[in-house]
Amino acid sequence: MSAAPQADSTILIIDDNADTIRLLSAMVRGQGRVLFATSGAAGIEIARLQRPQLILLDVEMDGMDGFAVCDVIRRDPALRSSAIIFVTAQSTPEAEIACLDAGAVDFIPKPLNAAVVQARVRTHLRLQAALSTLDGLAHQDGMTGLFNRRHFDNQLATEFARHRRHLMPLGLALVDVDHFKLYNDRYGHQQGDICLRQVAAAIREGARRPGELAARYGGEEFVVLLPNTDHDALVTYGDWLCRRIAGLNIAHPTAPTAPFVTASVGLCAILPEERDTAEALLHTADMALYDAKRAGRNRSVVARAGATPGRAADPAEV
Ligand SMILES: Nc1nc2c(ncn2[C@@H]2O[C@H](COP(=O)(O)OP(=O)(O)OP(=O)(O)O)[C@@H](O)[C@H]2O)c(=O)[nH]1
Repeated sequence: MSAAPQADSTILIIDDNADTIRLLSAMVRGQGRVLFATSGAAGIEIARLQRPQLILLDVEMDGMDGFAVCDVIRRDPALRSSAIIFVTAQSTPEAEIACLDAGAVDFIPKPLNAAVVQARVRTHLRLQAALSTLDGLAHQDGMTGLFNRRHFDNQLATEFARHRRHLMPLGLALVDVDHFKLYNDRYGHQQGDICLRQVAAAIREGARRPGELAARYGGEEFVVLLPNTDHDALVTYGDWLCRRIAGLNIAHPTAPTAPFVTASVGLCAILPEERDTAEALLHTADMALYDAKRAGRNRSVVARAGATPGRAADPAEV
């Protein structure tokens, strides 16, 4: 396994015995930041806040035992990436199998042996680092470093539901590089890739608020998810983005729009109701993008009320 444990790994020890916590802490010192909790409930709370890579979980605890804690953690999507190692005095094959069946990745027997604890923790931190790298790659567009379409689709569904629950306007921008075929024809595909990376970096730079997400939607098209963003903010953002991309000053002498690379942006915001769908939001932003292209490119258009089939984009209400 080549991936090294991340220097910022966090290990959470959940045990109702202070002596065991002290002992385990000393054993794993140097392998990451060590946190501890003396009850299952407190441990779950800390896990939710701190998202540890590894949880060393005592099986036999008063109140909520280790299996109950493990069950809560395994059901929480936000904690899916925290690996659990059970620590228990029960060392029968049945007990070991029960720990693994409950969703733990491993099992450390008591009495504790420092070398065994260190080896197991080291191994699982390495595995966690490798998984985290793979997870990142699975969500990334290799060429631009932005998120990929699959990740965007998942996030759009999640954010759409969250904005519906909290009655917040969800904004979306589709960005398409203008006359990009002519750019490739003039400079070649490789230089075209470099140009797309520069445009992607500018888009990423403009999506820094918490929850904002920039992704490559396909080819020379990008998409930005803008949480809690109303119509006026979309107008400002769309204008800024067009100016930012034009301001990169990437020469494009054969483009009829301008002698440098420009982009068109279609935007839409919605206060999602029960009958609305994320697909309709995307469709409306796409129609706005089409309008921006038709109106001459190098501009942004925010969808107007009534622009959609159904009610999906009615930014006047937002
Ligand atoms: N270099 C490079 N080119 C790409 C990539 N993905 C798509 N393209 C090119 O992007 C161009 C898109 O062309 P069109 O869809 O005709 O659009 P356009 O020329 O940008 O014109 P408008 O969108 O109407 O302004 C095509 O030539 C594709 O080959 C990529 O990853 N790298």
